[in-house]
Amino acid sequence: MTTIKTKKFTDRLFENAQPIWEKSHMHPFVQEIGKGTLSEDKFIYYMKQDYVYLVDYSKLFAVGVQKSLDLKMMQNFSKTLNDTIHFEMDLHRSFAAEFGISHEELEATEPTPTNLAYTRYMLNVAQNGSLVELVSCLLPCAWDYWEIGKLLRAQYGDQMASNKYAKWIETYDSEEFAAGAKWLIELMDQLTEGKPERELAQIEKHFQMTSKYEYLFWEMNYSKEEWPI
Ligand SMILES: Cc1ncc(C[n+]2csc(CCO)c2C)c(N)n1
Repeated sequence: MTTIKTKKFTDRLFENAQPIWEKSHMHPFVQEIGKGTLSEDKFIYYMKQDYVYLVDYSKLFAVGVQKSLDLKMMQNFSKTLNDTIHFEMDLHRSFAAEFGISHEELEATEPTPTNLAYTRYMLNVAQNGSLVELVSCLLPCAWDYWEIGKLLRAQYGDQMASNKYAKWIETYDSEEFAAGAKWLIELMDQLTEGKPERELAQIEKHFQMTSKYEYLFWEMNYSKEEWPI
């Protein structure tokens, strides 16, 4: 008997996002983290912007708690919220301490135009859209960082001992982050089962849009974007 493997909705999301994700993977900011050659001023800029990004991104998990369909889902959203504000942001706090930047300074960072547009897009969908639309905004961030962690380890794993950003790569290539991304992938497949194409297309639109914002975030860090006035 032959078994036919049906394509999951997340396979479609993954395949259609590849042109955008590949641009992120090849971006000099990402590649230079991998090689350890990224200038410290760009990395500090990123840590500060990402810190305030994560404050808003975490609120999406809180909305996820509110919109959960059962207790297990609620536990998963609240665990990820907790992990992000404690463990993931500890990475930023410890890198900042290394570079002489306090928690207060991190927290007082004013988000740049790209950062603000990205988080406002997601928060708007989270607050006015359905649970699955919320998940479609969360997913590219978690999934593509996991992809980037694996990619940089594969490309530059042998140079890790001398890479000052090794802790960053190790964090996103870790089992914990893989588990978080896998949970969101499964949740997306579960929530889209049997949904009509009209709804799937809307979900894919958010997925593509937040993937594009992920790319723009790398670009923003590399050019150290500022408000013009
Ligand atoms: C701009 C930006 N995008 C994605 C991440 C990565 N990230 C944010 S929360 C989380 C855990 C979700 O399960 C992960 C992997 C980041 N730090 N900054």
